[in-house]
Amino acid sequence: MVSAAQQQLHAFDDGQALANALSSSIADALRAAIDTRGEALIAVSGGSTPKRLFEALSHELLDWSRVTVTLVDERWVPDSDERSNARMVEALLLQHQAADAEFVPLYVETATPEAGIGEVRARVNALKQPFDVVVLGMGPDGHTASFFPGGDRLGEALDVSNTAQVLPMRAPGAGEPRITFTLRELLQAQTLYLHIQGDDKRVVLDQAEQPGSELPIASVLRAARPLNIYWCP
Ligand SMILES: O=C1O[C@H](COP(=O)(O)O)[C@@H](O)[C@H](O)[C@H]1O
Repeated sequence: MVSAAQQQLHAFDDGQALANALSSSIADALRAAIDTRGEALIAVSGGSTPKRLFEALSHELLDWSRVTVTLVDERWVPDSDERSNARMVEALLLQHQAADAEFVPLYVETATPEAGIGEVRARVNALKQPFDVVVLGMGPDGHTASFFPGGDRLGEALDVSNTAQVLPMRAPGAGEPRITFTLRELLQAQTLYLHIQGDDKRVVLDQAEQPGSELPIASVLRAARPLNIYWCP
């Protein structure tokens, strides 16, 4: 059952207003982490939605040299490929003030994520987890991170008793093979955001909030923890 008390919906008139507000909130969370433990760790989503957010975040004044950035998931393509989530982070987030941040990509140059998973695990193990900030997105099919409907390892990825930090994922709607942090890892974030845009996605979110929904995003909504939802039409 979804616990509405654990969710806070922040609605905005347009994508720029949302990006500015979300960027400011994330920057506050990163500053708090730096104040508390001297560094901060953030995992961001890919896809098309975060472009304005990354632009805004890249101008936030904070000690980015103490910030490590990674992705919640990645498409198994090199960063020369337009589909690469890392490519977008490098182009739009790791610039301006944020140019000093350290970036830990999830892709390695192997033919498949299964062949590269050892190296990805080593990189992820070296991160000082848990995350201070996780920013999830959501596709129109209700996927988040690379938790796709029909994914070959969806059950494992959503199983919060599974201690794997990252998993390969293949799914009919995914385009290419993926690598994804597991739900357990993402839910440990100190501050968890869901960033979505569009009336169509709001409808999907409403569907996911129905009891018994099998949409992957429903697993995030059902988790008993604060979730900050940022939405605009
Ligand atoms: O493939 C992906 O899609 C989702 C949603 O992307 P959007 O284009 O609908 O914003 C994204 O959250 C995820 O990180 C990405 O790999």
